[in-house]
Amino acid sequence: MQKLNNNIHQKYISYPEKVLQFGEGNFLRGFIDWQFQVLNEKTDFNGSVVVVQPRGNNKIERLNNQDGLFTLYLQGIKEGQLVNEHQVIESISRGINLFSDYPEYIKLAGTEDLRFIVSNTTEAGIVFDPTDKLEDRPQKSFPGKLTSFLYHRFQAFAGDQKRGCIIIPCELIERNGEKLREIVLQYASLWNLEDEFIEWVKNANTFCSSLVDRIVPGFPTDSYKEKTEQLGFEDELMVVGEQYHLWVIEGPEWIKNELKVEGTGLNTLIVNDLTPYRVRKVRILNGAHTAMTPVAYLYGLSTVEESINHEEVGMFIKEMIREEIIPTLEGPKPELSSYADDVVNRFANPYIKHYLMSIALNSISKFQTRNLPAFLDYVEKYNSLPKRMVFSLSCLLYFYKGKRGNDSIELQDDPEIVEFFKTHWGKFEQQELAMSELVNIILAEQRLWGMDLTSIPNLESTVSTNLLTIYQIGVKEALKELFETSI
Ligand SMILES: NC(=O)c1ccc[n+]([C@@H]2O[C@H](COP(=O)([O-])OP(=O)(O)OC[C@H]3O[C@@H](n4cnc5c(N)ncnc54)[C@H](O)[C@@H]3O)[C@@H](O)[C@H]2O)c1
Ligand SMILES: O=P(O)(O)OC[C@@H](O)[C@@H](O)[C@H](O)[C@H](O)CO
Repeated sequence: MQKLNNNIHQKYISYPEKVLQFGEGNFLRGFIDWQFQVLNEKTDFNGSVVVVQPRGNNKIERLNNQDGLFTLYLQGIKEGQLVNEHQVIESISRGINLFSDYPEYIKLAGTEDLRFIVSNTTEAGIVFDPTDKLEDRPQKSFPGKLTSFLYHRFQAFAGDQKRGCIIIPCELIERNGEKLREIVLQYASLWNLEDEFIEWVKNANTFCSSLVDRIVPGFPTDSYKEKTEQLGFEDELMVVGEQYHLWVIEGPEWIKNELKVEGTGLNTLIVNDLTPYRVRKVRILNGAHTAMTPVAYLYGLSTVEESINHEEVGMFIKEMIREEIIPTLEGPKPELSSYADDVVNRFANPYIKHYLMSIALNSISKFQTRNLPAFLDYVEKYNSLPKRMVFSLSCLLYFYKGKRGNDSIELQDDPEIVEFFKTHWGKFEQQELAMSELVNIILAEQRLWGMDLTSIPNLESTVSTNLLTIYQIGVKEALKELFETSI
């Protein structure tokens, strides 16, 4: 069968390259590149996207082999109706491989049309690597690569204030725009770049923090064959996502003149303060994802849809959101409840196979950023423990034992973290540690949680009790007991 490329799908039009995108991952393709496609279709944006890889991999070649084209399936509820639609996204002009084609990258920095820079390099990408140098081709870190790009742009236009960029990172970390700007300035100082450049970075460029929301499970492994037959071509970069989307960009009003989202149907907001949107989304949606994963997976389930539709696990998730997460959030309760209802409906999307094991990646740091803040607020507000979140934490510890029944769980986390759990669960199995000692060691380990969790009153003993129950009778029965004690 033929492969998707310009020969079988002619791009409607070739637009000037206005956007530089760090990252070729599923999310950016299913969300940002789709947004630029909509802007091209519905406004005079008339711009295309150049993609570069934030770290070494060969996915850029795959993108170029398909002339930047890929098929996006958007499946779920739109305006109250179940919708299943797909289209070929044409907004990417090309990828530049920074390892083999760095001069092209420098050339792009000197082009007049370029205006936007977007990124999604996971939570691990916005970091400072002191070993990066200006002369590297390329620098190892994403911010190092970006600083080099901006410096070459500054030089190409002799510091022209009008040639700065609007930089919108999409990584799910707090104040992503500010962090990125800070690190760029750190590189400017490390590399002894001139003060004029530093002023240009600060004044001519606009770093916006942003929050993204769309569930994009990515490549449809289960239905690829069927979809390929329907399409009549192979597409290695096929992406599946839900219909729902929200992009909140914190930035000045004038950005609306350049990103003319109004009237396009895009749920993209340019606001003064994105904090409430971020806290709500991370605690309710990502928090529920992370908290449900060890419970539902150990229960024997494999996808989010199965979990939310499951009588007991589904009830556990909904009650946790309603009774333990929402009460920790500020803002009008009806609005929060309505967002939570939307999230529950999105989890139940029958088209999307979102595997718990994919959400389980780096679960320990996700617990810290997505669950722990709500957990701590709850304890402070009610002076008691949120029992469902505690149960989920107990299941998380059990999940890192690395076994579901007789099957091994393929833990994807920092190797040191995986080793830490392996060692201590091993000692428990060898009867060198009692359950209470094991729990004490794990909860006290600040490298896992960013704090000593044994300082939370009664947490250690409750987790020990839960874990013993799970160890002796399994998660199913333990969950039943939890419901019985909740009545
Ligand atoms: N998939 C979703 O539903 C979704 C939704 C909203 C936000 N996100 C966020 O987007 C991120 C990427 O998700 P995805 O589904 O596109 O994953 P993906 O695996 O398809 O892409 C990951 C991208 O991040 C880059 N990357 C990974 N580690 C990096 C590092 N240490 N430094 C620099 N770059 C690095 C990879 O090169 C790749 O470009 C996730 O961290 C997630 O928080 C995902
Ligand atoms: O992509 P991750 O691994 O950071 O997190 C898993 C999910 O919680 C996440 O992808 C959500 O689906 C997404 O954040 C929805 O906007």
